[in-house]
Amino acid sequence: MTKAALARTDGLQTVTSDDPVVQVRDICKKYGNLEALRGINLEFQRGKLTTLLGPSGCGKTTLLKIIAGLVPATTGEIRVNGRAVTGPGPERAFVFQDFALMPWATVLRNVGFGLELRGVESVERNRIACRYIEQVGLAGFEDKYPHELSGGMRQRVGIARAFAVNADVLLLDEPFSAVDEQNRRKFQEDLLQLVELEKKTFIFVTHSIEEAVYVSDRIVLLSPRPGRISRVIDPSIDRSASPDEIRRNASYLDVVEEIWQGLRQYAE
Ligand SMILES: Nc1ncnc2c1ncn2[C@@H]1O[C@H](COP(=O)(O)OP(=O)(O)OP(=O)(O)O)[C@@H](O)[C@H]1O
Repeated sequence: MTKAALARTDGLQTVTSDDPVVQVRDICKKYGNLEALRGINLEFQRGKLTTLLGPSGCGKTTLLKIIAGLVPATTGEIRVNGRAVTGPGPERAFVFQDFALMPWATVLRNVGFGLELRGVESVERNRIACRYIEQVGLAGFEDKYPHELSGGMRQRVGIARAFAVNADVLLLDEPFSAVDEQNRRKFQEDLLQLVELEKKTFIFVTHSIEEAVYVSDRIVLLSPRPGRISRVIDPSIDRSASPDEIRRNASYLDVVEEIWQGLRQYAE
């Protein structure tokens, strides 16, 4: 198929499948006198997972929130599908570190909440919500409340909710930090499967070098505050191997070591 055949018109812009879904142009962010980010330029493609990695306080969450439209940049511009971002939008979904679930609502209602806000009627909403509840392994828990679930299960609800709105861009802020190692590994597998299946643009923040190397197509290393791009790494992991084989693989371990050597000077 030609590029032209894949093109769709999106507002005033013509967007083709090869174009970056998210463009970050010269982003700087100051909180009062504190300079959090300086001169960030990045592009994010469909079907790829990019991880933002860097020392604590380097502005990873700030950058994610600027892309989400939750925090304004001081200067610079974000474009999503060719359009300038002026606030949150339906083509972007944010998965929060603390799940941000509604405690008084069931799993079904929580997962369907983004659709409810958009006025999708309940039969259709529940149909879509059930599909994603099943996809994240929570079938049978539709009528449970968040307090009846483990931390790992609550995070699955958060992920299902982000997928249910069918956003083009998934912004994940340390989504697995509150779950135990076993669940974390399971989530990483689920995430890789979703990247493969859903062909969305994933932007992921983590503190874990191993996790970044394991799940990412690309890793953006940020310098300490003010956050600037210090390196971009393509881990090129052979995903045909089993998870255990990958974690023992020399090239995987080399990338982990290389990043660690770059970051260890900032360890507290
Ligand atoms: N709303 C805010 N007001 C003032 N300063 C802020 C605000 N949000 C973040 N900061 C500061 O901006 C800097 C970047 O914060 P941010 O949370 O984006 O970094 P981070 O890399 O995600 O950190 P961590 O790895 O510790 O989660 C930090 O120094 C932080 O204290």
